[in-house]
Amino acid sequence: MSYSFDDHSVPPHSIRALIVEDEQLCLEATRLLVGQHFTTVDAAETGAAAYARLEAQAYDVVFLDLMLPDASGHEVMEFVRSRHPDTLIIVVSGDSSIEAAIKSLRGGAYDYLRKPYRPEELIKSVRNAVQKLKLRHDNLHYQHRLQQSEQLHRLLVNLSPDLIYTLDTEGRFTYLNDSIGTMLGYAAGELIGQHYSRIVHNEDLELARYRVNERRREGRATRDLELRFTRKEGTASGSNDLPHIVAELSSMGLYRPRPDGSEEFIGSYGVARDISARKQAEATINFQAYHDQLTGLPNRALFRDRLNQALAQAKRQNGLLAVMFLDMDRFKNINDTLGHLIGDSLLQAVGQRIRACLREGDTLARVGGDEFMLLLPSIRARDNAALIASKIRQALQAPFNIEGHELFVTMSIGIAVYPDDGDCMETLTKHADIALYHTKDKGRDGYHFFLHDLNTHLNGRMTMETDLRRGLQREEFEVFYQPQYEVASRRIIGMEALVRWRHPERGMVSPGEFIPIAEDTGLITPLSEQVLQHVCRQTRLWHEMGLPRVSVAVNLSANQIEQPEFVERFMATLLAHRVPVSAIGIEITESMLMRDLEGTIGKLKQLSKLGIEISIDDFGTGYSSLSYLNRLPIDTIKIDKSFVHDIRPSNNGTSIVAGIAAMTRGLNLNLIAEGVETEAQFEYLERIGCHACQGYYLSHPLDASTATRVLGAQAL
Ligand SMILES: Nc1nc2c(ncn2[C@@H]2O[C@@H]3COP(=O)(O)O[C@H]4[C@@H](O)[C@H](n5cnc6c(=O)[nH]c(N)nc65)O[C@@H]4COP(=O)(O)O[C@H]3[C@H]2O)c(=O)[nH]1
Repeated sequence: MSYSFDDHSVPPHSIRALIVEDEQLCLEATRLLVGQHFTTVDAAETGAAAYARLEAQAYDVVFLDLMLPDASGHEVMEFVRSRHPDTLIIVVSGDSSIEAAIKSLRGGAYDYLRKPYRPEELIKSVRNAVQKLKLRHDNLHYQHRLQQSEQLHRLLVNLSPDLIYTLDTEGRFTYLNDSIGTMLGYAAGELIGQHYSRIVHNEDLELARYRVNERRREGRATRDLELRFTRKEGTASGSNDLPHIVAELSSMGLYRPRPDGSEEFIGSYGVARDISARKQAEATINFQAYHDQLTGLPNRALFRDRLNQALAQAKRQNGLLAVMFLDMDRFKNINDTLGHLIGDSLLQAVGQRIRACLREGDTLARVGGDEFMLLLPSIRARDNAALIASKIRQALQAPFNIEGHELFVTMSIGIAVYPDDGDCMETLTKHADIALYHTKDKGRDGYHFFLHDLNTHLNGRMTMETDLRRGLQREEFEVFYQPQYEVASRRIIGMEALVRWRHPERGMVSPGEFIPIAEDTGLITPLSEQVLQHVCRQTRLWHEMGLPRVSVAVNLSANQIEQPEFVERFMATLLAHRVPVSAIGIEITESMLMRDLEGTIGKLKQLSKLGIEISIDDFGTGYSSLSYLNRLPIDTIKIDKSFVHDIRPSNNGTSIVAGIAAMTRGLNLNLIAEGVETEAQFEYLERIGCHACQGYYLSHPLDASTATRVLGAQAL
């Protein structure tokens, strides 16, 4: 729509007059008398001249003599009336009859003057005419301005992005601005006369009642009411193509004053603003504030909120609820070795698998790197929580395939139950955390409920962590060596390096107590480096002393082998101490292989190619999948001491040990039996053709100087 705001479109006030008079004297007198009141004064002495003038232009006032030589004044008057109906005609006539005056006035004359007129008469008539013209002009001018102003208001109303409407007393639309089209896809005409409920979302009808067709005014009128309007079927709008929009509505009643001073309700007026985009942005921000971006699961803040609500409900209903802490075992290593992208994908996949084990009302939140929290808001018994924990562990058993990596995940889980283990959020969370630490302590991959004496245990664990750090700095760790004997010759053919901690207050601490904590805290890497350095230094010394060359096997931990550049650093330490590769072996466990089979196989192959001997420790206790044995560069299998302890002389070659011995022979691998404690065990192993033995029966782990002496004795 185009519109001109130019006020000058109203014509300026210029007044033109035409004197139609055949008597020269009279004409000049009239011109003289009226001249000052008009901008232009023209004259015509005949009817023909008058027609010509009137054809050419319009005059505001015509002074008309009725007696013209060539035409009747009435005819001229007729002509003026038909061409220029707004022109004022002042008849100046010699006819003094009343009839002539009446005829002229009926014919449309503005005034009638009899000749000879008195000058004052003429001037008075002219003044009146000019006044009338001015009034008419002003009137036109105001009308024009009013039109302009109405146009302007209509334009503003239609340009408004808000929906503006009026309703009649029954709630039917009487006016809608153009925004109805962009907002809901209707043309205003389609809705005029329709009830407002036609556009209100079904679920919001109750809310809309009395509000859309508001009767109240001012302070009590409806302000910023949020409700949904439904779009016309088949119309979508822009980025948000939902079938409805969210609008913020303000409305009020419209009243008309009655003559008696009271007011009559005539309908309502409302403005509705589309706030769908804002609502969507708010929803996104809200989601982000309460959800973990990576997994889309609730975050800690939302978890706390849900836990508080669930606690309030459990208290009201005397119910039970469970809080679980779930921690992915050794996730840090996956992240460090395979990179964050794979770590992230794994977290997402793990989150999905756990979620699939749960019910709608349960809340699974991601609260840290590899930490999840689970809220079971209503359980019937403690056992239910155990059931869910088992279900989760089971669901995680199948490997995850992330970008070609087959990854095995286990979880350590701690459980606290309301009301037994705490009656507020803080206590329950803390106790679930303590139970989690207990699970980790017990070798991870499992779940435990909170028990009250776990508290003291946890404190012990924390002290241990601080002590470990200090111990590493002060080099409080030593390496003991347990000899491995060839069964046939009973000669030492190797040593296993076993770390010991000479704790300043507690004395000698065994690795079973601190290795799991070192692994959890990442301290296993510096610790393993110190152990390898000790071993290399000692081996070098033995070589320099000319003692028999036996291979020393060091235990690896999964975290250690998963470190980037593990192979390079391992070899660099050997090189730095000038120790040949044949002098150092490594022991790995089956469970380590299950973490990242492909990655571990790759690194082991590298080490094997470089000449490092590889033994599988604790064989038979883990997954015992023979399928991977062919793929691994293994030299030796170490049969776990639990099988050795089961040996009974009556077994006579039918024991598991005998089976494993036969298998290793078939695969052409060395076999070492661990934990040999008795002569009977030793003899049995000898009978079934076991190659080598290690155990208290032959020797306990020895400190470095004793091991040196024992080796020296063998040299003799
Ligand atoms: N009952 C019985 N036990 C026997 C007998 N002979 C030896 N042992 C014990 O059995 C464990 C054998 O080591 P492992 O299975 O590799 O098990 C080791 C190994 O997994 C780990 N470990 C020890 N040193 C290191 C190390 O430097 N690095 C890493 N990552 N782990 C280590 O700690 C575990 C425990 O080590 P230790 O307490 O030294 O316990 C040693 C050893 O003292 C026996 O006849 N009977």
